[in-house]
Amino acid sequence: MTPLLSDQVLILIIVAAVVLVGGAAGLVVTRRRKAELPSSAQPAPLETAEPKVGEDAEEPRDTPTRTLEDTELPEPATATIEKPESAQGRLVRLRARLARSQGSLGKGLLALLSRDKLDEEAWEDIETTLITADVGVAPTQELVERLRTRVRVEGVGGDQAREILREELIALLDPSLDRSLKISRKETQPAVVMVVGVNGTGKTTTVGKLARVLVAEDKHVVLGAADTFRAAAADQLQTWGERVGVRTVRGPEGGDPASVAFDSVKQGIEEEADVVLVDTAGRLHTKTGLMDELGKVKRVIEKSAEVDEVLLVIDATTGQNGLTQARVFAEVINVTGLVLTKLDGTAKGGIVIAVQRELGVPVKLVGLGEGADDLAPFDAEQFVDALLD
Ligand SMILES: Nc1nc2c(ncn2[C@@H]2O[C@H](COP(=O)(O)OP(=O)(O)OP(=O)(O)O)[C@@H](O)[C@H]2O)c(=O)[nH]1
Repeated sequence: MTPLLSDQVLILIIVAAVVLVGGAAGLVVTRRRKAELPSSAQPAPLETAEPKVGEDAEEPRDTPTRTLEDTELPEPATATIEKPESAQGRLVRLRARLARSQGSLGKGLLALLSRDKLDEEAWEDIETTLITADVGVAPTQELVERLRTRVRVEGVGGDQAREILREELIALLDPSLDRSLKISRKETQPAVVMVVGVNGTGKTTTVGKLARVLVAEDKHVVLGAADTFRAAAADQLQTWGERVGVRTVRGPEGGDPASVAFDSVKQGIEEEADVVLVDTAGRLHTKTGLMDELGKVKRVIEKSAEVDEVLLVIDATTGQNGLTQARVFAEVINVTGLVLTKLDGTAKGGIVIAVQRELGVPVKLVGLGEGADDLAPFDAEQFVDALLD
């Protein structure tokens, strides 16, 4: 009788069956081991069976999969509203930080001025120290001239050098300037603050921090995310707002900034808000482009409310470059106040003097860190005291 299957075929079937059973058992063991391994460990490589028979006997594809043990559950959402630190006294808290970054400027000047012999070389060193700290040529010359006169008349004995330097630096910062923010609601309208500046200077962060300053003063604030240029800017702003329970008005990505600004002011009017803070995109492509963009945002806002403040944000670490940018902005829009950010990250605090002098606009706020409440109202005397600490 002819056998149904030849001996060779029978042997092949038996080999394939053995390989399949062995492979499946190996997989079970491997999976068990994987579940026991720490998540950082590599999965054990599968043993490579090499069945030579039929498609079904091929090595099963088994990409490393996330096991239940690996899966992190999202944190439950917290709806806690933060209570920001009041603006008063912030500069006192941040003074140590300011002293740390600017100490070498103040102490360097003081050491030079306290020398027994104030010869030409000493005066030149004082001048160089000031210029290196970005004080600017004209204010430096003015300051050195005044110091020379006073030292000649009053001498530098005892604490005199420190007192003279302190008074003259404060005078250079013009303490009579009005540094208050125009943030009072009018009868039917909120105050509107536009925040302008080159991208990356800390503009969006400043709007977020400023919202906290205002919330700490019990102001009802609305934020306008008119920086539609950078996709994440609106999200960033919204997160700042949510932390202190403030609404953010936003538009479609890449949309018209003026229309977002308009909507945010409209929202502010409807909510009877005290202040609407409008973040803008500061693309310095061309001066005309910038003028068109900011001009349009301002004009559109003014259809329904007055713009009370235009705050220009300048990154203190960018020195002369920051000054050049500031000039361009001041030419295209009427800047009413300056915000110098990242003063904690530079020893060249002289930029405060230079930029204020150059634009004839007061520094109103300074950024002294990445912390949510690291934005403080500027005060000339406290600033100089921190310099000389
Ligand atoms: N150290 C320090 N960092 C700051 C300060 N202010 C802002 N920054 C940081 O600067 C970086 C840029 O800030 P953004 O607010 O994103 O800058 P921006 O100007 O809004 O940029 P765009 O949104 O692209 O327009 C962020 O990492 C901030 O945390 C400050 O006073 N000190």
